[in-house]
Amino acid sequence: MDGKSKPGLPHGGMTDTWVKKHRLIYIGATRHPFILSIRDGTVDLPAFKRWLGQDYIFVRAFVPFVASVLIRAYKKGDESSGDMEVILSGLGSLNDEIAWFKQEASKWGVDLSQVAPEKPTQHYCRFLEELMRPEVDYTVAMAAFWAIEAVYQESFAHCLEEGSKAPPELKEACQRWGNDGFGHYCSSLRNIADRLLEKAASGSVPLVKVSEDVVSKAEVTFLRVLEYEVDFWNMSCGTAGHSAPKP
Ligand SMILES: Cc1ncc(CN)c(N)n1
Repeated sequence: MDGKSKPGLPHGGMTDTWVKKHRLIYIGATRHPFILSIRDGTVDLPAFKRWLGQDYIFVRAFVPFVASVLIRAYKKGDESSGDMEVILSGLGSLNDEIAWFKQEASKWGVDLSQVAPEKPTQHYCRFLEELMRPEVDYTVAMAAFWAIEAVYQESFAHCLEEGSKAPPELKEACQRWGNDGFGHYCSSLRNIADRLLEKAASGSVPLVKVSEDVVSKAEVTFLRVLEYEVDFWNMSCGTAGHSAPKP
């Protein structure tokens, strides 16, 4: 994305401010050379297969993370917010995603049982585990959840936009995350994150410090997601190991 809001997407929220403020890294994650190579049809197939195997490992680790977000939503006890329904639908689509990876792997001759996690995958999965710790606020976890899904949605939607020369055999992968339904789901996640962030930012006076902490922690978490996503794409391209070390 170019940092501008798109029609139908929320704007004016905290996430919008972040996307604009951190535009360069956001574009780095959503317009990575790996994605551009799918879009222009020059993608290296071994790179695609590497991505497939590593992403399968990531998605399996992502499921318990999303389940932990669901538990936090439940514990908030705000039934009228509808958060649980949105998160549950996400868990449902992850179930389909895992089935799709298995099917796609057999199509490309990738034996998923033989794929070992590479360093960027290990680091990203460890980060998800950190986010599952009880001390992590629901707002922070939700911001991460939105950012993780949004990077894939924006990346693969770009592979479907006008002028795409994506190979027909990769179109299904692009559709999986680039379709409008997934776009609406990401908008719902973003709305939840914005609502929680707004609430945290306008916390009652004695809690101002705590609330500010939550908002700044959420922003740092958003940035870390973008870095992990870039590392993940780099690994897929075979250019891993060129990014800055994480704190
Ligand atoms: C690394 C990564 N980021 C996000 C997604 C989208 N669920 C994914 N499958 N893989």
